[in-house]
Amino acid sequence: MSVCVPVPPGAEAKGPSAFPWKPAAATAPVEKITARNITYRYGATVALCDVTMPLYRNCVTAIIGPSGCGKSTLLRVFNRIFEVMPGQTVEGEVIMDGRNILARGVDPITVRAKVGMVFQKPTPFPMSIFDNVALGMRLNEELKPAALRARVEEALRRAALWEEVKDILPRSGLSLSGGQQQRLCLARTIAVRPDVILLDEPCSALDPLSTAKIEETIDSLKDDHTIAIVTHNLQQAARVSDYTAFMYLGRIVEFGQTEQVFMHPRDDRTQQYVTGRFG
Ligand SMILES: Nc1ncnc2c1ncn2[C@@H]1O[C@H](COP(=O)(O)OP(=O)(O)OP(=O)(O)O)[C@@H](O)[C@H]1O
Repeated sequence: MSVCVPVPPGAEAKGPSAFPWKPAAATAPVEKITARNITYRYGATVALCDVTMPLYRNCVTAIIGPSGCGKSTLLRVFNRIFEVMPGQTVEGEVIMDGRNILARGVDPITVRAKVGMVFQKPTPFPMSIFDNVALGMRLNEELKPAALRARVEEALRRAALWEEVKDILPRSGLSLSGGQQQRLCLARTIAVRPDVILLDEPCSALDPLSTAKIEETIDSLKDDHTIAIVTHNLQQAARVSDYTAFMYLGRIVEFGQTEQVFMHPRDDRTQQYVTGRFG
């Protein structure tokens, strides 16, 4: 059951602000995955400095902040993808369901099956639309063909792409438009049923219609998933998120419910950033 109160019909775009505020959560949020005291270095560059931040179960958390403040690095720590890049070091813990997923002995492949990630640039594989979505399930599960087809359809429906591709499933994923490719990548991530979905500027290259579809998808996904989204689009952060973290120079300056962070920021830097007066 979701711990975040959904936006009631008609509650959007109220007041003089363009931001559609969600009401406060009715019950205390539950931490699904939490970064604890994370310090992350690219060689001599300290990209994250003692960062502690939860992602709450069945909530969307937006991570905002100026370029280079460490947003993408933090997202990559949450699914341990940094391990594929040499010369980088991490201190601290990421606790998911009571376990430190950064610990030695924890299989990073298993982590990435539970914590899926969609990158800024759509990255479909050079294979059919169907196979793009089916690949992860074929690697991780032994499904009969009918069950596999059903799961592919379900993932494409949830990514709001099914109607557009149901008659062209054998066609290459690379033949789709940028917005469709991004939703294909989202379907690919959803298909393996991760607990947590990390989105790194998923709409930065998309037109408003594709962006709206992705945002609707994010909203529907949080019934079953915990979601974090990095975005430079403050209105998008306000539209889709329940919680917002404002980062600056590798630190979390402010973290709280989205309405509080945007409307009643505690820190002057947050205030300047969300009102477009930063720097
Ligand atoms: N592969 C890398 N090697 C060295 N330094 C890096 C690398 N990737 C990121 N950095 C540095 O780490 C810091 C944080 O980068 P990161 O990409 O996490 O920031 P960001 O907030 O996501 O930026 P943007 O909004 O521009 O995408 C920056 O100073 C950046 O230059």
